[in-house]
Amino acid sequence: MKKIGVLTSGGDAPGMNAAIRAVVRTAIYNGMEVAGIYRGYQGLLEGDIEALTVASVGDIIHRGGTMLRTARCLEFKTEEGFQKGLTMLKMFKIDGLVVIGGDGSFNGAKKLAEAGFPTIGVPGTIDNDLPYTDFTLGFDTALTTVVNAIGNIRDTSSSHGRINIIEVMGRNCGDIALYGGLAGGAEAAIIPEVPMDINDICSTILRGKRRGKLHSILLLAEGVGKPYELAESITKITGAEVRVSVIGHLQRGGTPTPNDRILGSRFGAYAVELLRDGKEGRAVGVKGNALIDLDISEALAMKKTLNQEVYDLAQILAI
Ligand SMILES: Nc1ncnc2c1ncn2[C@@H]1O[C@H](COP(=O)(O)OP(=O)(O)O)[C@@H](O)[C@H]1O
Ligand SMILES: O=P(O)(O)OC[C@H]1O[C@](O)(COP(=O)(O)O)[C@@H](O)[C@@H]1O
Repeated sequence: MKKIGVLTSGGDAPGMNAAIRAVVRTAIYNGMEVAGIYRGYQGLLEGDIEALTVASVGDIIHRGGTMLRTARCLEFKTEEGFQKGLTMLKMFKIDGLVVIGGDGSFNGAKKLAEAGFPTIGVPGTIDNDLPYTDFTLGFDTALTTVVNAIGNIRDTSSSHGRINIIEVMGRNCGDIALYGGLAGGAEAAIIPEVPMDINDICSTILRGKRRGKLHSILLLAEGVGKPYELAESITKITGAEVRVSVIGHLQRGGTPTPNDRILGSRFGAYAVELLRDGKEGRAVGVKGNALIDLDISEALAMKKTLNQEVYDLAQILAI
């Protein structure tokens, strides 16, 4: 393998820059060249591609976002667009590709692998919604932002004796709400994996009030929806004042945590080593603290399940 391509696709995630840096430097260390493909599959189709050197990836490890930028590209999902992508890879003499992104990006990577193009997927999404890996890149940084937000909101919530709903990201996966809630000492995490029981939530709030608790914080995963309607319902049942904060894209930016920088560096280097060793169609991940790789189709076929132990613990600690 002479030349490796690298792209970031879908939603960006803190730690992607560390992964790009590791891809570039590990490839060069192993005697290969690197082509940086800008704006994901969109940039591939447009030939927005340039050679990356050791220096190209200097001064990025501490930055959020992705130096290669990202895009959501509908054309690549069509047969014609996909074939054009394969042609562009050939035209730029790219022999193998590292795709850094979430499950959508992995679907594109899987198709490339099935078409015989050596491709490796690196999980980059704050949602932590890829089931084959314990953690995806960006999740730890997003959690840190969420926990800081909970801390700030807790102060004002206590002063006013209010209930606060904090909506966090996670379309189909409640991990940010669940783990953020546990780390931030929230009263409840309302997540797509567990049907919401408003009476149960209100009982917890009222029990806390009787005990003299000054605030209640509820983390709501965006996939569950409608925070303002939920706020009204809670006021009706408890009589308490409820405020809503939607922290949105604040969670997707910012300097990556050390864990995300380390994970990104390890993922990126491992992806290059797999290509170097002739492996293809693999998804890179982490289990325990060990790097793993498995067939990308198998990785995509797995179903994300709720971590019941963590969910139960969060419930117990919120009594
Ligand atoms: N079935 C598919 N075939 C080919 N490309 C796909 C497919 N699904 C998604 N992609 C590509 O991956 C991009 C990113 O997917 P998306 O779901 O938006 O984000 P993420 O990778 O973060 O989950 C899409 O815009 C598209 O270009
Ligand atoms: O970039 P957009 O369109 O605002 O997307 C928002 C979505 O992206 C995410 O941040 C990450 O999702 P993906 O990584 O699957 O793209 C979701 O939590 C959120 O719903």
